[in-house]
Amino acid sequence: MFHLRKVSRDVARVAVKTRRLSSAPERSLVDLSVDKEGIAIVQMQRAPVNSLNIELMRTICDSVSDLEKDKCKGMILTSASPNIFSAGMDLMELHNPDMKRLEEFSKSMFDLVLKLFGSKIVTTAAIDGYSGAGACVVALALDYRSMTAGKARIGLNDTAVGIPPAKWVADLMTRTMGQRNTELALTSSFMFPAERALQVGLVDEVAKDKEDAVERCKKFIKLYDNILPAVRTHTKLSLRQDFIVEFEKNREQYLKDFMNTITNPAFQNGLDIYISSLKQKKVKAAA
Ligand SMILES: CC/C=C\CC/C=C/CC(=O)SCCNC(=O)CCNC(=O)[C@H](O)C(C)(C)COP(=O)(O)OP(=O)(O)OC[C@H]1O[C@@H](n2cnc3c(N)ncnc32)[C@H](O)[C@@H]1OP(=O)(O)O
Repeated sequence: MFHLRKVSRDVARVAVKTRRLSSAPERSLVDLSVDKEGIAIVQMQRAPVNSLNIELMRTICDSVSDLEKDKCKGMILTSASPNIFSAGMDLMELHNPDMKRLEEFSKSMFDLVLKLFGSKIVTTAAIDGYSGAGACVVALALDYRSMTAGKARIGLNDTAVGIPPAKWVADLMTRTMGQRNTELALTSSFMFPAERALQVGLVDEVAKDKEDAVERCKKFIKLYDNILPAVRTHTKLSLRQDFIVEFEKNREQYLKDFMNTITNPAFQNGLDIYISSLKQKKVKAAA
């Protein structure tokens, strides 16, 4: 009983704080709202495809930190773009990059993954549309994923883009869907429709539309209503500590590997072709 009273006081505080945060200009890449039960919706709104550049990754990271400070009950990551959760890493950040910015980009990517994976609050994603590569990694770092049936696809198509998935990326996927499914998914760059994603454990539930996906996330978050938040967090982090410790230990090496992959001339040539094919697709569709 004492615990419930404490939570509702915290909820009131969150509601005031987040109204202020949402209107802050630096937060315009996400829309952040918190309901009266203390469940936050972090809606990515970097048009047209929520590609993950430094600023969007930092904004999501900072938003989660604020929600943790405010003892929010949980958060739902979602998207304002119709049919697209996120197109993954911003390819323009990787194309002929400035070295200093590329290093900042890599750091922001690592910070985001560690923040989400090790978050004290319950983290979920309502995936209503395309969720490729980096976006799939973001979803995998959360506690729970619901995804809409239909045209939406999710997967780690890194090899199709010419990026060999890093060990930590493979580890993250293996924890969720096992060795065999991960091996097949990573080598083939397969993009899973929701029902197939559910079969391999890449998502937890299939929803009929975005509203239903959000509702399912809320229901998942509320499953923890009768568990003390500190006990839940302690249990979650003790089960995830091996990944976090390994990541921190190898962080410098992961950074070097990523920088080497991206700056490799063969990768840059492949990326030229990949980006041109994306633009061509648009020209053909318009013709
Ligand atoms: C936190 C990260 C952690 C770990 C990282 C692990 C490694 C990750 C590697 C990556 O993430 S690489 C990125 C992989 N993503 C893709 O391959 C997606 C490519 N995009 C598409 O397949 C399609 O654009 C789409 C299915 C997302 C959307 O299709 P559609 O609705 O038909 O829109 P358009 O194709 O016309 O795209 C609109 C516009 O957006 C540009 N764009 C698309 N994707 C990206 C992107 N990833 N980065 C930057 N820009 C992107 C596209 O070129 C169009 O631009 P215009 O200037 O022509 O309007």
